[in-house]
Amino acid sequence: MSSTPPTTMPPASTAPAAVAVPATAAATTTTTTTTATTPSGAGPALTAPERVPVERSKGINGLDKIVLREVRGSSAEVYLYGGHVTSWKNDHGEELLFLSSKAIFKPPKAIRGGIPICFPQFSNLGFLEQHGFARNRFWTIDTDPPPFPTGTPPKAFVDLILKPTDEDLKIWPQSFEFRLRISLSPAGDLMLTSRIRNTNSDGKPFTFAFAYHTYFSVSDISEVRVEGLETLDYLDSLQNKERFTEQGDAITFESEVDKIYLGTPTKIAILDHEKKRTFVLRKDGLPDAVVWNPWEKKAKAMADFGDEEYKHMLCVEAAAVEKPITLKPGEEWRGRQELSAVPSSYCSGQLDPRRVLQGS
Ligand SMILES: O=P(O)(O)OC[C@H]1O[C@H](O)[C@H](O)[C@@H](O)[C@@H]1O
Repeated sequence: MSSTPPTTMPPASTAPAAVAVPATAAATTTTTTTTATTPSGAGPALTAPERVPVERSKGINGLDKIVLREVRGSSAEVYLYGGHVTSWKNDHGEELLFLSSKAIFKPPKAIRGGIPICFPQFSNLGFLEQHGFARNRFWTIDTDPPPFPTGTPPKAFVDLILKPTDEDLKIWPQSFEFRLRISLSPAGDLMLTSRIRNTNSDGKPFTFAFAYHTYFSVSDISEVRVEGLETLDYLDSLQNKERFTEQGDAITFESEVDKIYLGTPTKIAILDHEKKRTFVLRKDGLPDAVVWNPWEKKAKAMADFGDEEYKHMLCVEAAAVEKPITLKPGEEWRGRQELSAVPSSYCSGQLDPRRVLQGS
């Protein structure tokens, strides 16, 4: 069982929420302002003027794309293929996620970069394809998402849903509803909330692993430090997932790394010395954190990844891998990742990790 017990939520059919993004494919960019109502206890109702318009357009290879924009200028792009965030920009228009120049925007290949969703399997830890199938399926816009029980709704957001097709049921015979909300805060923070419900009608539970496989854009991997994972146990995917304990200070990079850190804090910092930028990753319901950089040799072996691109990316992935999550029919699990990018005054040797990790 997961360290985060699933919560039982009201069934979707009772939820009076509405999202009015056009459901039909649009050949050109369309914008719409949406109205969502929230039941009592779900925070203030979101009325039309408060909701920032959501744009729907065609992206690479004609794939449907959603663009979220916040009033201060930050933005995010989401492909329905994979339910995949491919871009997150701050209010200066700077890209914060890595997307390979060789990314293949064509099924069945998952998009290389951004934030692929790994579900219901992580890596090769099971009988399904690598990282499961959610990242190479076509998601749809969820026009009737159940409300979130608390909190003020964001202004720029989109709700997506994935349900298994008959073909999916042949390879993973579990009925589920996977709802993904992607939102931007006014400050430009990017939030992803996944709600996965077991809708099996045969009374059977199912078990899954999960990861937000986030590719951060960094100036130079040799100038990057990750803080918050020191002294933790990890499974080393380069050594048959053998268990080790991290020694020493913050994590730095000088060769290939592929580790699953276990039972991590809910806050991890990724410091980019050269850019003077710190990414702060906050997570909930996702005890593990995968850290991956393919380095030179593996980069060259990947068809959809530039030979030198490993220098400009780092994956830090909020995940539930070591203890997969089990849901009984009617139960729902929730896993959330929130990303912010803040200027850092980091100078080599002068950083106090506690300041970064204790800051709000
Ligand atoms: O090439 P992909 O299937 O997208 O996987 C890319 C990487 O994802 C994760 O970070 C795994 O830990 C790695 O072992 C894997 O190489």
